[in-house]
Amino acid sequence: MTAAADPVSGVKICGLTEPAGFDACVEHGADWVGFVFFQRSPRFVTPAQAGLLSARTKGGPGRVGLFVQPDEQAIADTLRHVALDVLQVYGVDDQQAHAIAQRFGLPVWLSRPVATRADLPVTTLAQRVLVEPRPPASATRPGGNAQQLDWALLAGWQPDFRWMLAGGLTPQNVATAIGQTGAPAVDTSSGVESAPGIKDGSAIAAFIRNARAALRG
Ligand SMILES: O=C(O)c1ccccc1NCC(=O)[C@H](O)[C@H](O)COP(=O)(O)O
Repeated sequence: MTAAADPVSGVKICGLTEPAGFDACVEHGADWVGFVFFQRSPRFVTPAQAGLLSARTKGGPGRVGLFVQPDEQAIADTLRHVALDVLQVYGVDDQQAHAIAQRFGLPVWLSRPVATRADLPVTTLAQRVLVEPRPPASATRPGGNAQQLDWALLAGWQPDFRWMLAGGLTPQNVATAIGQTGAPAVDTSSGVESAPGIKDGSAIAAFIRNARAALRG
């Protein structure tokens, strides 16, 4: 993915597991689709499954791979099956995110769990920061929990790096979320599903339509 193909602003649909969901993202013009390589997720796909989904079309959305506390070998093994454009990482720090980007020559998006305003980063070495709600201690995964961030925490926050808002976004609330936070890019998973891991094509269409209208503002 070139810098031009990794735009500042856009819409990501995460957690694709099946052809119909992937095809809906292509049809409705998602900027990115996400594949979750975390085994304890209902959206887990193997690298080979992600490769098959990705091969359904040439071009289209940027392919984002999600990794939780990854070691480099796991990423390298995944890249043998599916050409990813972006690596989205959880449970690593800024320096580790930078090292991963250097090692693989790919943009790295770093998830930052936010519970209070003090959690908002002021700098980053990552190519983009994913601002997500801090999951409860009882959560079994660090993202994809349909949990909404307190958008008021972001009031007046204007970082000089790329960022994306995630967490509990739906076709119904995404425009308000963008209006209240000024987010230049948005990400959803649970909010466009009919069941965990199964995407709803009409919800994907509505999410992208509503998000784009708000991003154009
Ligand atoms: O979706 C998962 O199961 C998952 C597992 C491990 C790490 C991240 C995961 N998902 C992240 C996302 O789908 C999004 O980046 C984001 O958290 C939005 O999720 P949602 O609140 O479900 O819209």
